[in-house]
Amino acid sequence: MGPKLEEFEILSTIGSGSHGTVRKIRRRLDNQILVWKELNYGSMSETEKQGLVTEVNLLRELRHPNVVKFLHHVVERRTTTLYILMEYCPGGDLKRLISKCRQTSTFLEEGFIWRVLKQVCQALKVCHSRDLCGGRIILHRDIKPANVFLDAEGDVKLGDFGLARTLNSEASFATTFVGTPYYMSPEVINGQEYNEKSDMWSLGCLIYELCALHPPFQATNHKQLSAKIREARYDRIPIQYSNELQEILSLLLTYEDFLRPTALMVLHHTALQARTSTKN
Ligand SMILES: CNC(=O)c1c(C)[nH]c(/C=C2\C(=O)Nc3ccc(Cl)cc32)c1C
Repeated sequence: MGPKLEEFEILSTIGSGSHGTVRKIRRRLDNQILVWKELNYGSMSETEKQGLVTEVNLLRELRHPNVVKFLHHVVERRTTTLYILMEYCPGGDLKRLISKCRQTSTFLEEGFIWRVLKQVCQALKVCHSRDLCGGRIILHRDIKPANVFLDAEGDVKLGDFGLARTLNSEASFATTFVGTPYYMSPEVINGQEYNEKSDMWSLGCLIYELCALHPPFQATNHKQLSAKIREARYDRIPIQYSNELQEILSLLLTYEDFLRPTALMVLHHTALQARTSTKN
């Protein structure tokens, strides 16, 4: 029997994840701080509702130190609202960190960027393996700074699998991407199937943005952005960052998806091994 909504006190609204509002909450019983994402399914089609069931089942199965922990879900039929309860990440998201760096004209430490690369790859290694969900691959499908969070120790948590779905799943999200698709991969722009290497492209865009404080491909409209992504040409990251980091980025931002490294290959890359401590 899952928890009841009355067991929690809403403290504040802290963001809007894909498909819903994220609130900081306190469990009255033990004062533990959590978050819940509210998703109104009232106007969703049966397929989209099935997609939500898929997301909840994915989250339940995805247990890893670098994946935001799923705790419970609560369905409130009266308001057609699904509440997904997850762990609180006091460090906030990377989107806020990047905008703070822009405002103060400060760059992030290279060691932190290597740690983000390693820990997101550790999360994607689990998602892209066939060890979960009955041997199917889990694609995140929306890797971006707003979906990567930091816990109290500054460790990375990949979250908001709002568009995630397993391959071969019947459910299909009629998703409307909000915002500019800066991280969209060439194959998706060309109308091909989204695959795990598309997640790796988005990871490359994320790491690039942590270095340069802007995405690798920018434009004032979708048409120009698509053209730039298809060219797959971008400026080197700022000179204070190493050639090894630039080298890994050039592997991730390779135009042909089949030539990009898997998460496991990045984790085995000598530069990453050398640059990150063994602890995590
Ligand atoms: C200004 N916002 C924040 O500082 C912030 C903090 C401290 N935590 C968050 C967000 C989450 C958080 O703390 N845990 C989460 C689990 C899932 C999702 Cl989709 C989001 C979160 C945010 C947006």
